[in-house]
Amino acid sequence: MAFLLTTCCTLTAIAALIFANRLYALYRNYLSARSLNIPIIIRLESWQDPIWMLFGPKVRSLLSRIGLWESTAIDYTTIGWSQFDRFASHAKHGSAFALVTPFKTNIMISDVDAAREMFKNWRVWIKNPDLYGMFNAYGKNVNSVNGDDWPRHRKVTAPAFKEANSRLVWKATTKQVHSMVQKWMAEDEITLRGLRGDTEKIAMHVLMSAAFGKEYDFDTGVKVVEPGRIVSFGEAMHTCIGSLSIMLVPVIFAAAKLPSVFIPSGLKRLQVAVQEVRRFLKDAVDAELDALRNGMAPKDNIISTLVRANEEEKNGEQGKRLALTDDELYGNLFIFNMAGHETTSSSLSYAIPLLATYPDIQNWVRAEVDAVFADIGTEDYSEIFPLLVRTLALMYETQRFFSAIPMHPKYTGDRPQVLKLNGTETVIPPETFVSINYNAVHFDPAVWGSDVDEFRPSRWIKSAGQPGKEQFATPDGAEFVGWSSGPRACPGKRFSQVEFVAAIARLLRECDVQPARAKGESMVQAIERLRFKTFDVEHFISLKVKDPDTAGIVCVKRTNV
Ligand code: HEM
Repeated sequence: MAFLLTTCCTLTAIAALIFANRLYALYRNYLSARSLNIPIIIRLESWQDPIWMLFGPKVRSLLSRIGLWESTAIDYTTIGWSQFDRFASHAKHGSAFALVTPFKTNIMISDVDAAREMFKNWRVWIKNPDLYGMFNAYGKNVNSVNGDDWPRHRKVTAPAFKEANSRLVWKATTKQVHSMVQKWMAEDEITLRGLRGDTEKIAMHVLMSAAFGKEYDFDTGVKVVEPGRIVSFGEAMHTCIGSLSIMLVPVIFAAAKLPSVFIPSGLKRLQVAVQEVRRFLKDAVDAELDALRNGMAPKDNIISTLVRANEEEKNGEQGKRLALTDDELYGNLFIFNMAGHETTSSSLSYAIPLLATYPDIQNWVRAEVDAVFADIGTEDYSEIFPLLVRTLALMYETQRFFSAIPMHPKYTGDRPQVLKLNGTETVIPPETFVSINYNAVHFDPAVWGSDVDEFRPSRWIKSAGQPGKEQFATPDGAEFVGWSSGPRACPGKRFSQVEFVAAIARLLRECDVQPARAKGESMVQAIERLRFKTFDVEHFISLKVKDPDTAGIVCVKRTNV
């Protein structure tokens, strides 16, 4: 009994100490934020707290069930809060306001000029090393480094995204989507969950082809366990880049050094996945080095270009060598897979149900696809892709509504930095986040017009005309930052656009996408249900539909072609 009492008292004392410590940190951050002269919003929790990130949604839903949390209120403590808020908080508080928590202060901005300034000065506005360190599971990479390291990584990795690689992306996507559509046409309903799973598979297979030169069949695909392997590469990769496990990777790496008996069984599966992916990356790099030594010609895939660009650097002029280490090579290959997997598949997984709920938009995009393929009379990427501007517009509009990245956290580092906030040059204290609120930038009615909340891909077409003869353009005065901007903008932008456009073009050439109807439901009701479910999302590390099993689409073979 006495032991129980002592344990209880000790735990209560520890909890009280943690709480007091947090309150003190909150007070200190508040004092510092006051000097900014911008509105302040105070919260006890933040997405910067990994424990809250994992358990916050559960705690919130529990609290709202017992009436202690207003479930419709914007809580500002998750990374995805702006998905629901769009421009509302900035309309109320101005183009900059500070979220003050016991963690680091996070200044949210919607001002495009300030964003541009930060994108341009990437040496000053750095990536927070702790936050981006999460992506270093296999080695530092172009996404995680700062300072002089970044041009070194970018120089060696950039050639991998050449046009010849886009051709591979186009070909692989077309082939994969054709198989997917055949499967879909034989199914009574493809639920939103099934649809997401299939678009993830597409993204994974396209990456395997365009990055590693490995061709997989859509149905059996990367599930195949190769000789000498414990799990299939696809499964291992999926486990590693699954949104939650990336946070666990550092833990697994630390655990890997312990004797297996000390590792909890739940972590063992992740541990195997991490080790298998490393083996795969190493084998792929070794195979390419062998090919180079044996005088074989380079291929257009990412690994061939990357390994060879790196070897060239190693042989570069003394003192100017920018070559990456082996770990850095693996780190970059891993980050390409990670960055290129969920982002593009997510865009497709929203665009396809949206086409089913807006039949007029589907017909508008299809008119272009049909016209272009009829005119060109070839399947050639370089001729067709530039003409499919409506299809690309569909991607931009989908990204505007369902941004894979809700905010872009920039960081001051260990010294103060100056930035214009709400029109005034302001000194931002060291160790402060300044986050570009992507959703607010993309939903500012003053910039995008009074129909900002309407899903309208045609806003991206410069001057409407004959399908296949139009031009793509960002709306006047607007800045679209979905792929980031400036020198550190996404190097995979073209890759993802080619994949998206190839996928939608193939889909619409083969079938008509319609909402799946429940028994007794009219088409109008089915459209409404699908639309509601598609927009009803949650952002728990990545953006997902909340209820993916209660709505879906059907694929009806086209008869008029
Ligand atoms: C719809 C698809 C995509 C979207 C919306 C997207 C968006 C972004 C954004 C917003 C950033 C900046 C992130 C930050 O600095 O924290 C970024 C960076 C990056 N993306 Fe993408 N991306 C997409 C597809 C891809 C693909 C297909 C690849 C590679 C195959 C890729 C590779 C990268 C890399 C390596 C970086 C880091 C660049 C650097 O810091 O220099 N992305 N992406």
